[in-house]
Amino acid sequence: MQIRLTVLGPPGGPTAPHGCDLLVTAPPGTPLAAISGALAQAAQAGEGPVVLYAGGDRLDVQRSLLGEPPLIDGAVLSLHGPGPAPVPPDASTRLHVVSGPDAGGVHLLHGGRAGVGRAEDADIALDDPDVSRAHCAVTVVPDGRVLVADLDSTNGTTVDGEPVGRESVPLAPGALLRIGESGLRLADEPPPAVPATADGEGRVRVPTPDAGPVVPFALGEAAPPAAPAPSTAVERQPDEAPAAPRRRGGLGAWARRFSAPRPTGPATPEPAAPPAPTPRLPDAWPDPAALLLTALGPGPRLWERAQGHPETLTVRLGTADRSAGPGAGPLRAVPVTVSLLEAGSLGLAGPRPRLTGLARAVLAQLTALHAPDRLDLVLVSADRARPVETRTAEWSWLGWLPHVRPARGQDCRLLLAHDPEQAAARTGELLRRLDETLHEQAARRAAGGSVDEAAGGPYTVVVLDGDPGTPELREAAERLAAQGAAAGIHVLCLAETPPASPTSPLTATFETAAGQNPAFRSCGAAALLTGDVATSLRLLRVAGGSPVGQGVPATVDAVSPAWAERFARALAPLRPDTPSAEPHARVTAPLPRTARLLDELGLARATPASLLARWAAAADHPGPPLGPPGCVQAVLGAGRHGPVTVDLAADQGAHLLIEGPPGSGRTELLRALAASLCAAERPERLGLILLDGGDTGGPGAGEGLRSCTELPHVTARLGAHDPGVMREFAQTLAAELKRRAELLAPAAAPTPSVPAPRADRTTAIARDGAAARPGTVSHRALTGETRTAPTSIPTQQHAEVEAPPSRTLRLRTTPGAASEPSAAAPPPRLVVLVDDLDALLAPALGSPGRPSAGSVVRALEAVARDGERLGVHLIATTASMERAAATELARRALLRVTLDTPLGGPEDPAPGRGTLTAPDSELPVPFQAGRVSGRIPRTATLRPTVVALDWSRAGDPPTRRPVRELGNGPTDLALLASALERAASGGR
Ligand SMILES: Nc1ncnc2c1ncn2[C@@H]1O[C@H](COP(=O)(O)OP(=O)(O)OP(=O)(O)O)[C@@H](O)[C@H]1O
Repeated sequence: MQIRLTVLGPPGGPTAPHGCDLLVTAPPGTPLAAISGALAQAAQAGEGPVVLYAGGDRLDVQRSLLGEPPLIDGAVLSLHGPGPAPVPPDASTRLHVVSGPDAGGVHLLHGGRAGVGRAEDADIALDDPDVSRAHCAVTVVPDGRVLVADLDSTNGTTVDGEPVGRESVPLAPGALLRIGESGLRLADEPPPAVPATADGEGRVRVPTPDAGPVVPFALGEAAPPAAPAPSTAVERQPDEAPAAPRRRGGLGAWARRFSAPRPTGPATPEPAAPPAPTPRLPDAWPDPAALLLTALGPGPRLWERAQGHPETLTVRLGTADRSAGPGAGPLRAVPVTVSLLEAGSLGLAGPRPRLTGLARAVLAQLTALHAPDRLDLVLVSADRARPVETRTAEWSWLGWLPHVRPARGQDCRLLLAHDPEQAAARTGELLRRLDETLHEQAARRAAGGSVDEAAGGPYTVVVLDGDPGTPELREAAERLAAQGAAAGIHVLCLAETPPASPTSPLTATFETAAGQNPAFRSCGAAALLTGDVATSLRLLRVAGGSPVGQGVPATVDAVSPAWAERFARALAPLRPDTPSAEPHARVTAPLPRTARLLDELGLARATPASLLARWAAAADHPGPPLGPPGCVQAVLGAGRHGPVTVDLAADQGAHLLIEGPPGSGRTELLRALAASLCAAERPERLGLILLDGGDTGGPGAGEGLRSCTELPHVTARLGAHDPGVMREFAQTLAAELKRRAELLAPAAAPTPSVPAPRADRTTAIARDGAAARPGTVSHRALTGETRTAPTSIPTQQHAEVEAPPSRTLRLRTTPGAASEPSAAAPPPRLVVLVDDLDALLAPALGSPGRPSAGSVVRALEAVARDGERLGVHLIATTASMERAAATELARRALLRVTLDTPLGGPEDPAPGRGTLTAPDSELPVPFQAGRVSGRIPRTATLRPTVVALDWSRAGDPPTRRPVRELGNGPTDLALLASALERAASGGR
């Protein structure tokens, strides 16, 4: 488990006031005491006992467990004294700063008078240049009412447009208090928090709305027009009331007050009749204060924009007062919005502090309202005009968001690029995705199909801050901004410019922005900050690389760095608790040099509980089209879009043939297949038989699959060196096929064509004292060995993994099964894994197994021919297809793997690089086979570590730091086998 924490050192200490960001790696449930010394050291807290606080609460270092709240991702701990307490979202009287250049504040009114102003020591301080240092006073009187009075401010105070003097006037809930360019409102009842479940591993699962179109209840709104013109939000003139209801965005906001919170249920084809309006309605575009509370709660609006939501990727940039038509009063602080779906990409330009404040407000909306499995964020901030330290500090808040995790296979720790290499890697991934999508769309069009561009996401928003630095990157950025929307990629281009003003008109500012950020011209819309203090903006449509018209004016919505940090930390541990939390189609990423099978399986810490959950899920799956029930799915390794999987029970091929030259990783791939088959299905429903072919070639030859005998599903392993055992195996396998043929299709099925062995012969080979029955085969009889656990497994586990001496390992029943299945029960699936088929097809002259190789090959050919309907599968390796080509297996194995010759250089791929060809895939699928014989990496062990987080390096590929394995510790295979054994015996 890894969690990221910030530790605040003692006041005045070397790390105060920001503290240090740390990455803690530890098994879940480790007491805080195990790392408290390391935390104090990292924060340079000096000598003495370590006392830690989370917010105002002192932590008991023995009882507080890492991974459990409050010690979850994004937590802030303070040493030696209480830290800042989080805002209790349920405080009753709250004043929200809902708009303006320092929006997002949530202020608790405890009774009495609170001064509001620009002064830093004001009770409610606002960084708004148009607000006086002491601007107004808000007082909660004993009867609970709230009053407001102006304090002789320069620019005055209004409530719903009415000027307020020195005399106090009531401030009603919902009324808009305006000072300077800021809007404040008394908040309603706090929204209820959604049920969130801590997973004990530093994350918190929250329910999200189901996918599917969400139809809002819109008052007086007709059916939306089918295809709104791009960026219609920016075409209307400021005082023009919206003529017709529109589907999304822009000045139609006023008409879109929802009469109820958005329904979160499944898609509703017809809009339901609107329920009776209530006085206060949630906005379609929540203000920054509402966003903060949504993150802190987490509130019910978290990640509300599920697939099909009409406001998907629509953001508000600010607010403006609008005329509501003749005779009606003005509409105040109406959100001015833009839809990235319509604009494609969006440019933002202005002086840096305000520009980043606006960008933070935009990104907070996107990440609070879209779940990380629907939207990811990529930051490219590689502009060498500013020092890397400044850029990293400015954007480090983004690092806490779950949306910058590389959940779609990107080759980095976080999607943050601060140098040209990182930027090239990120833009390269995105361009590959764009090219693939355009290629697919062209192919579909050519085939006469329809193309719904980037329908439904997932989406990527790329924050491109300034010049990316090199000609190649500039070209990539321009292309992504211009065409990316076709693949769900939208660029937010930031350019630092002076504010537009009478001396620097809009077009001049636009040209300056385009000179600074090459992608600016390719955006479909741009917001330019205007005015002396850049608290206003103009939202313009961009066509043909130039702004169109005068645009729509608005007062900017911006949030402070501290606000963004707090918001992002609140989101840090949250994950969607839905099946769609599974990664969506991944971006195309280069194959890793090596892959760890357990990581590809999603079983980094193989535990009996996680395996039992998988087995239970397999039982719930619909049965395979042919043969007995049972899941025969295996992960081969890492592909470009995620793990590469084969399913032997699906109708894409029941058998798999692996071809590769010596040293290409064939044996390791067989081990990986054996391990992942076992992880997918319980031993009662799946058995494995291992056949080690090669018996010549020095020490270790013919022993490659021995380590897999620890897997509880393995019912037999034999080597190709004992002719007697080989013959017996062939007969037993043939008998099993015959038995299955009778059991599964007594009337129709032809009997397998290998001569069935005599029953007494089969009985005779079960020599280990257990009840011998026809159709059984003894592991010990076949191999002449007793299974032993590897010496590296702790002694206490020996008893759990070691086979009892009297155990009979059979083809058709499972060791450790509670009861024998009845004769009529469907047999378990059986997979025969053969390493080095060539040694059986053409045994070497001096090979001891040579006399019996033919009978084994015939039995395997019978499996190849009849196994699909009988639930028996074959996976075999060969060095050369030439030799195997004439066999039944080669004819019947529709699934093929071809492994490359390893090149051996330090930067070259490890053995195990190859392609999978399946009948249902047009092109071979490249993959890097998952390694399972490697030692368990340190991160999965018990020793907790604390290291400082370096945000500037978060965009590097994780492979640059080689995974350190435990020198002589247990292997991943042993770890998995032990967990499987415990899961098989009831999860103990
Ligand atoms: N997926 C993999 N990742 C990393 N290393 C691997 C992988 N597969 C194999 N190797 C390493 O490559 C070497 C050869 O692997 P393996 O024995 O599986 O190859 P092979 O094709 O069976 O060759 P041979 O039959 O000649 O032994 C071993 O040292 C193994 O550890």
